[in-house]
Amino acid sequence: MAEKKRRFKVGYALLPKKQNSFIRDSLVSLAKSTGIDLVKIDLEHPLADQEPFDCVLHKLYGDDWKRQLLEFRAENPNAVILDSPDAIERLHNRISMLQVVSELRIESRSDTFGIPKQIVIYDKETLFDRQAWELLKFPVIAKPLVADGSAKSHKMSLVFNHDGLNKLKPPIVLQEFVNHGGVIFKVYVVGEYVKCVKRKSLPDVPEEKLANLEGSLSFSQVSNLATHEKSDELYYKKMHLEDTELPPQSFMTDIAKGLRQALKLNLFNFDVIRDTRFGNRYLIIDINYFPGYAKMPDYETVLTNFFLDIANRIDGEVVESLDEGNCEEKADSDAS
Ligand SMILES: Nc1ncnc2c1ncn2[C@@H]1O[C@H](COP(=O)(O)OP(=O)(O)OP(=O)(O)O)[C@@H](O)[C@H]1O
Ligand SMILES: O=P(O)(O)O[C@H]1[C@H](OP(=O)(O)O)[C@@H](OP(=O)(O)O)[C@@H](O)[C@@H](O)[C@@H]1OP(=O)(O)O
Ligand SMILES: [Mg+2]
Ligand SMILES: [Mg+2]
Repeated sequence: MAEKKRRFKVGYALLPKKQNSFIRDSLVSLAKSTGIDLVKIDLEHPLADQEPFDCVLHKLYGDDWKRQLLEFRAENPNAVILDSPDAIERLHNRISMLQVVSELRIESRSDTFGIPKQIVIYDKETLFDRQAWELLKFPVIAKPLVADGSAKSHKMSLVFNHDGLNKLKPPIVLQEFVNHGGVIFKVYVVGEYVKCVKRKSLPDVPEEKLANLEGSLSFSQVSNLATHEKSDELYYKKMHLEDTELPPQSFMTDIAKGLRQALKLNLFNFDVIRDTRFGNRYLIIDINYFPGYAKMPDYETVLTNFFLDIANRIDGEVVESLDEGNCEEKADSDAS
């Protein structure tokens, strides 16, 4: 008689907004059908006191949570934590987040990659110091240095000239705004799976218009706005998302693999723009831990296969994979 396969328990600890968007019935039931149980972690009780999980999936911060994860790891050395709090923390600072890009060594005959020129400003004095500015040219984007998921950490300004600097509140990163045709590429990574999608971005700022623009323009989470919210002044231009070609899939996959290894993270996405001055130069501008996977096509299959991979790595005979074809690294065009 065939031995009954053991079920694999994935505990999740997410903020309510994330839980609502990510833990959908469609994901829970698909996972269940393959032997994976997604179970909510009870945050009212210590993690170590709860029935053990094979895997902990989380996007929570703070010292207490970190301590609980350390305790859990000590008591359950075979369990998998997605991902390690120390690895995630590197993404909470917009300088350390992108430093990793310069460590990557990726060969391509036709394409290049990097990050936009940027400086970090800790105080108002340096903001107006001409020397600090030698490297940068207007327009620039001012981003809060901290990227901890708070609403404040997403509040940005597009600054067109020196007048626009007055409103900024250091610590900030000033990053050169690069014209990119108003389309951003979001590259979602789930372990070895890589999926690139297109989203609307800020429109280009033509050089001849720069002199006539007011000091600055504030915005927040542009690429995450619903379509009906995109009619304000940031969207005065008609975008042609469908006409925009995706970056080469193999190039994005190589970058994703490099980032995954360097960051020691399984679950993240990175934002890429294509510099219109060159056409084959890609700039990474942002990396996010555990992004909005439900916006990714067929996310239930991708995530279920990822959990299955982990289950099989821990215990070779737990469950069989879903249809192989579902988890290929593919790059069909699908603007969400
Ligand atoms: N250097 C740049 N040049 C041109 N546009 C940029 C640049 N940096 C950011 N943007 C635009 O501003 C948006 C927000 O920037 P960024 O992605 O860094 O912020 P975020 O709040 O961390 O975003 P997310 O919601 O993806 O976490 C980008 O999606 C892109 O449209
Ligand atoms: O839900 P969360 O709070 O995790 O929000 C994340 C959001 O996902 P959501 O769309 O599910 O809201 C992500 O969107 P996409 O890149 O996938 O478009 C991105 O904006 C992250 O930066 C956000 O994480 P944060 O930087 O705020 O920690
Ligand atoms: Mg972004
Ligand atoms: Mg971000």
